[in-house]
Amino acid sequence: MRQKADELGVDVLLVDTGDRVEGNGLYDGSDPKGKYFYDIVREQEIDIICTGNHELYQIDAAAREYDLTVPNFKGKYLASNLDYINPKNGETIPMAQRYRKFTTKNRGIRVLAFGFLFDFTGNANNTVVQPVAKTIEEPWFQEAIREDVDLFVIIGHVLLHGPEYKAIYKAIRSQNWDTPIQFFGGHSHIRDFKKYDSKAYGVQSGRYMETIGWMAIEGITGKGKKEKPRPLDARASMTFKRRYIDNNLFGYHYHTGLNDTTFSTEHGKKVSKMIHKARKALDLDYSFGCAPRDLWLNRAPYPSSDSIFTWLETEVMPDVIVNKERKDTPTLAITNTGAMRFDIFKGPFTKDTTYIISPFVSKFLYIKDVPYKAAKGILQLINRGGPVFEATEFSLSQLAPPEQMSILTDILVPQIPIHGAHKSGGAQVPFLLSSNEEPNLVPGYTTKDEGGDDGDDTIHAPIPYFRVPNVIQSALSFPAEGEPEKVDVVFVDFIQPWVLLALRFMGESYSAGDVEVYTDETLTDLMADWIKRNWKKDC
Ligand SMILES: Nc1ccn([C@@H]2O[C@H](COP(=O)(O)O)[C@@H](O)[C@H]2O)c(=O)n1
Repeated sequence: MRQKADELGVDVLLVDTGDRVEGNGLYDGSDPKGKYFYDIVREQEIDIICTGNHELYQIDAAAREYDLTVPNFKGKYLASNLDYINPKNGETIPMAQRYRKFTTKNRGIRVLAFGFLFDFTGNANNTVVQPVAKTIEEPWFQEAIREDVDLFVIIGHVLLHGPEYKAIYKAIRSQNWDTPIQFFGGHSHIRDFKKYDSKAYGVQSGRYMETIGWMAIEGITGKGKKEKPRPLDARASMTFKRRYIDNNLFGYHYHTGLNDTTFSTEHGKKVSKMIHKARKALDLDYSFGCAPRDLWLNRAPYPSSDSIFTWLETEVMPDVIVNKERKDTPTLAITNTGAMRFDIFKGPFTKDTTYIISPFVSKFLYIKDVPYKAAKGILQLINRGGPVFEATEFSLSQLAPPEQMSILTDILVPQIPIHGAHKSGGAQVPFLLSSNEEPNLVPGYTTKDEGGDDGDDTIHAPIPYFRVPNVIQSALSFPAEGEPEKVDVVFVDFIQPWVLLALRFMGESYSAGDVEVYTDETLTDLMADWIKRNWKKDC
């Protein structure tokens, strides 16, 4: 694309809005994590890059970000509202430079770029996330937005429709009423587009690098070129067009105008080799067992036999949540639904799959002998929500899959029969078309955003979306009849603040000092172990 851009005399910028680490075996599968990952990422030619929440959950991950990724992308890595605490002297320093000013190669567009993270509070204690509202009052920011540039680019692990970008937009517009502004968003997992005004837009590329978000801006006058802008530049009105490209080779071939033979570069082949070598060394294709059916995060209603959460609640948790010393004690075991990040597809469940489904190193904790009359209210309170949580920093939206911050109702789609397809008995369906039939569409994203419904680069058959509760619960070792007087409340460590708050609301004032470790293994390990014992080895 860079070569194509040079030929056309336009500029292409590659942007990464964070959450590179966690959620795939290439990072999570080694000890220490990321043994091969950082060298692979370093090979990408990224022009502006920032931090997501995943780079900051763990102290060691944040340290690697500072020690490896920031220097690997020196000058490109931006940390407008993020500091790092130097372990050598305890000094608080910027994670990376606050902003970047540069002039593009072909059109001479003078760009001023920032890199933000949403007002995240779950970061490890060797980092400091400054709320965006405070950052925009900083003298360096106020000076930067007064610079004479042709374009402001704000990248961030930040929702396009959230308060953080609204504040940044207002701050820039208060000084530059007309300069084009392009936002790149992240975190809420959806393909998204927003118009702030006729010269300020935002695009978000979905989740897990499933999507290459493409933003084409035309009509910016680049004043950073030696020769005078052509008259055409001066006349041009501005357009902002977005496109969501499915991240696969077909899309790349189509948009580069290349094909299977001509697409690969020597550099690309080298990186592919690095990936293959790492995957092999980490044994990521090792299969723990064969998933007998698809289990969906949001594609099936909860509860239902096709829901990953029903599977977790009724089959996995009752079997793996064990503490020998509390064996026969009635127990309520609670997990947040955001702990699961992807569907399980029928077929091999590999070492790589475990990290894709749930990469977190969270363990199970517990409070013993909680009066049942209080404990039984936790689930309902956390799922129903209400002012008790919203008045604190522990908003309930942090517990469910992040998509739910934007998808506020279930999305039901008609079940369309597959035309012209002949079921082959396996999971795959051949695409056979007679001349007058509509093509069979592969299920996938069918995005509707502020720009309409023409953003998806590939047309897909729609997929339903069912919202899920914030937390699910298994009741273990309960008496056959009647209610227990006291129970152990077991929960995944991430949700401790919500559990304590809920108990307090139920009249029981427990504190962190009452919480003990229930199991030493992570949910991810326990799930893999269950699969090993319960699903057939071979598919
Ligand atoms: N230890 C953790 C950390 C996070 N979560 C959940 O993940 C959500 C963040 O979503 P990402 O796309 O950034 O992964 C967070 O809000 C939690 O729901 C978790 O369960 N355990």
